[in-house]
Amino acid sequence: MAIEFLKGHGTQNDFVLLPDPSGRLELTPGRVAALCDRQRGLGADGVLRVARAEALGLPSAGEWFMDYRNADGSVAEMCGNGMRVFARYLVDAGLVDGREFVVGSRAGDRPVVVHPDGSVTVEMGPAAITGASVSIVDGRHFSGVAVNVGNPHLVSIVDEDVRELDLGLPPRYDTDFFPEGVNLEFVNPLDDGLLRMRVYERGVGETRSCGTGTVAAVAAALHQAGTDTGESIVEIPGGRVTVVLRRGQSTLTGPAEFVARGELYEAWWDAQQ
Ligand SMILES: N[C@@H](CCC[C@H](N)C(=O)O)C(=O)O
Repeated sequence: MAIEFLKGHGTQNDFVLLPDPSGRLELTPGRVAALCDRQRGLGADGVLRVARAEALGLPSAGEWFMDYRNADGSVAEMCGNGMRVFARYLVDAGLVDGREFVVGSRAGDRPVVVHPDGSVTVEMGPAAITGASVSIVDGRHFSGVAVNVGNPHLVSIVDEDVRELDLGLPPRYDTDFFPEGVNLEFVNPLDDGLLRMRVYERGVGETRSCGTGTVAAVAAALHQAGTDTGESIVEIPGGRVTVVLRRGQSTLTGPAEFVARGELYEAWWDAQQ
């Protein structure tokens, strides 16, 4: 059986898409990790399996379900950048009618709008403040705001330039507070509401962008300013996205790009566990 793939990214958070409408692929953690490996595989921060919700037996009001996996093979509830790429794929491949539809995710259904220029807006649901905790980078402690955007985040708004932080080694965090792991964001507020952010993702490492992380960053910055409503552009190493928070809901708007499509070698796929 030929296994088609596409390679795409959203603000350089990159993904291998596996079109698998009837959910037939045996997508083991080992195969995901091998696909995402930048030496022995295609290389990516994660895998997006494009399957019908019904075929996976997962609940959604929409026809299609984003089955997202991190580069280490772990399953995560939600991926904001991945959702934009996934939605654009559905439109470009003619798998949906129109440009506004709902995509299922493990964090719940996500309404999306694919704009004529190829950028995508995702309704990301609530960004819930769940407390406060601390991350440790290179021996230094950074206090942060815990935010759940379907997946867990700890956002530290820091005085020093985030571009100077050494994220070469995994930062530490309180595993009692985050027993399922956490995505760690480091943020500088700039002029005019612009935020600069770096991120160390659960199950991946440092990435050039994290959509759910940008929503968490804006929610944390607003929380520290005593509000839950506002709009920011977030600058990440891979580009810029726009986040809006209103009445307990959030939206994420940004680009979605494709760079390649092809077929996996069956022998390679079969050799992965
Ligand atoms: N890059 C994603 C988030 C992917 C999931 C994350 N690593 C987790 O384990 O929660 C995004 O764009 O949101």
